[in-house]
Amino acid sequence: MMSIILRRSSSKRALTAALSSVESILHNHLSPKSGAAAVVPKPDEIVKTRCLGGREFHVKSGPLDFKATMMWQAQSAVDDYAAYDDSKDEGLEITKLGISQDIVAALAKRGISKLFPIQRAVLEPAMQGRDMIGRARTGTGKTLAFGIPILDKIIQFNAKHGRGRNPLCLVLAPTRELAKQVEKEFYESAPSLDTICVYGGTPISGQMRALDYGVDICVGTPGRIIDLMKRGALNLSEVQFVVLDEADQMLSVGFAEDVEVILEKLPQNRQSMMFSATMPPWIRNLTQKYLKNPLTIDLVGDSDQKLADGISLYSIATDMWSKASIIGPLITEHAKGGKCIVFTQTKRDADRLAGAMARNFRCEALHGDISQSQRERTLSGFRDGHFNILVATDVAARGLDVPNVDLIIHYELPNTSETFVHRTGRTGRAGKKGSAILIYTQEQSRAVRGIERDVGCRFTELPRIAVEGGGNMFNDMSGQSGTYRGGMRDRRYGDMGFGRSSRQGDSGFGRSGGYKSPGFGRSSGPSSGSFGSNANRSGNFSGSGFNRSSGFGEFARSDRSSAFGDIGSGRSSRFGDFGDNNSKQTSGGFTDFFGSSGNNNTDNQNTGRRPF
Ligand SMILES: Nc1ncnc2c1ncn2[C@@H]1O[C@H](COP(=O)(O)OP(=O)(O)OP(=O)(O)O)[C@@H](O)[C@H]1O
Repeated sequence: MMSIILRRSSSKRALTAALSSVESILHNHLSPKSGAAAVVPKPDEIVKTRCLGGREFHVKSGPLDFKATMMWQAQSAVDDYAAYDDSKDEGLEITKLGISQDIVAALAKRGISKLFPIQRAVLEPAMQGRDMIGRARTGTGKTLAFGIPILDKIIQFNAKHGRGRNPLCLVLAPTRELAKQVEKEFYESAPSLDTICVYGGTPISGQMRALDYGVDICVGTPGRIIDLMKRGALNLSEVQFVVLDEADQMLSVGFAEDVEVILEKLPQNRQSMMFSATMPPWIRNLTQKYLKNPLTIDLVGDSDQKLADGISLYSIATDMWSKASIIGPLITEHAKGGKCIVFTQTKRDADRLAGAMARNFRCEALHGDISQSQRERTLSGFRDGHFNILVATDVAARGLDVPNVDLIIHYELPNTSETFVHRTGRTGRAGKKGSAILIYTQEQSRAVRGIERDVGCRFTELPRIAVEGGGNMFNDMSGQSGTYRGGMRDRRYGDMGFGRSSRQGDSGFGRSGGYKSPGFGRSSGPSSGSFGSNANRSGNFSGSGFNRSSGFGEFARSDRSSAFGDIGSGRSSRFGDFGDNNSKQTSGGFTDFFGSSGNNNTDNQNTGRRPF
């Protein structure tokens, strides 16, 4: 017990080494943690029993045994998420599923008492040990879908065989932030298990110490995992479960090589699962390489609508030079004081847009060139509601689970329809409602139709917002007039700053006076004051502790088109003309993308710029 307390507390971490010798003496006398009955292994089952750093090793290697007791089949869960009335289905009651009391209690504490459909669909086959590919819409609970069965099986295993030192489960995620989230979800759902999140950009020594101490579950980004493997700190020989979260991204070029290096080190006899809200056709061939007779559980299927229910979609046409000026009015009208994420293509645009908006709204930028500690402060500040507008690159497109984001604005078109799905999916999570607005130029109209076709959605066109005198936010924001030469910016409007904007035609927004002040629509509308007027960029938000403090992580870009050629859906045209967005395409290798600024000015998931 002491070991657990120490490992989970950053402030007590320094004491770990000093106490480890005392602890190792005590360890054999400590009873197992809650939920785990003490089991004395038979001599022939014992593989390793030596105690290192306060934790006994697993006493038995090999596949975990489990006999399914759940009654439903995966097929039965392929109901439409919204149409499904789970209030009458007692089969979804978590208390009635035979899941470990530890997990049931922890979930109940978080207000989770019923399974979501993907969780229901996955549970039984996962418990039976099936490899699988799972697809369900964004925000529908995929993390717990693979998490609950894994946690339950590990609890059972530990109860039977004793706690071990090497991880039984490995979860790979494309970003540090997502890795953190998954680890947090695991930890909060089974506090009796030891979890660790490993990622780049933080001192490796602390992670090595924690691993040496013993963990049940390791969640991380591929780059750091490989690093830890090379240093001999991470032993994957006992891994029984491996999950690729955001599998399509993990198997894309730039990630796949590293993922392969890691998978090769895992025991053959393991259960492998891959999850994502998007599973482009090319992934099916690829998964054959990594999965054994996989079961596909696809709650999206061929249904037209690929987005979560409850998300209202809008599009608005604008000129390139007016774009920035319409953001304010859009936020004021559609976010209504709630949380909003604005997605840009480039880190520079995220910075500049956030900087300009900060005159009138409380907002922050989030991208890979921002220091890790600042990213963490930014994200926790956004989560905690210290500010409500996040201007982010696609680093925040996947997996980020911030409750109650009301509005997504695609300030620039996403590179692919999958990115559109993931960006948009930051709202409307867990059955909640939300809105997304796609800003496009006339030349990008075809791309907008392409998204509609691919994603099976229909945008409601908002009336244009006219900007008097044009307006180039970048020139107006920090005396940098004329210095920014990105192709998407038109310098002809360089000196105009933000013009007075007004709506054309019937706005539908209920105001006719337009937006009188310069800048980002500091409006006289009803909710204009809700964000405050000053940017808080000073980082007043407290960071979290050890292993929970990183921002986004090793996020390699992929140029999928270069490797997968036409394996994809056959759609090869990119969305519109993105102009010079300062992106530099790279391929191969796992880059700690966020750490390297250089010419890489995007945090895009796919610089191949083709829908996949
Ligand atoms: N059974 C449940 N009951 C209530 N809330 C749940 C349940 N399962 C998951 N949630 C919550 O729903 C939210 C979304 O879950 P999660 O992040 O796993 O979605 P996801 O499908 O992985 O989304 P994405 O595709 O965007 O990564 C989380 O806040 C999670 O805690």
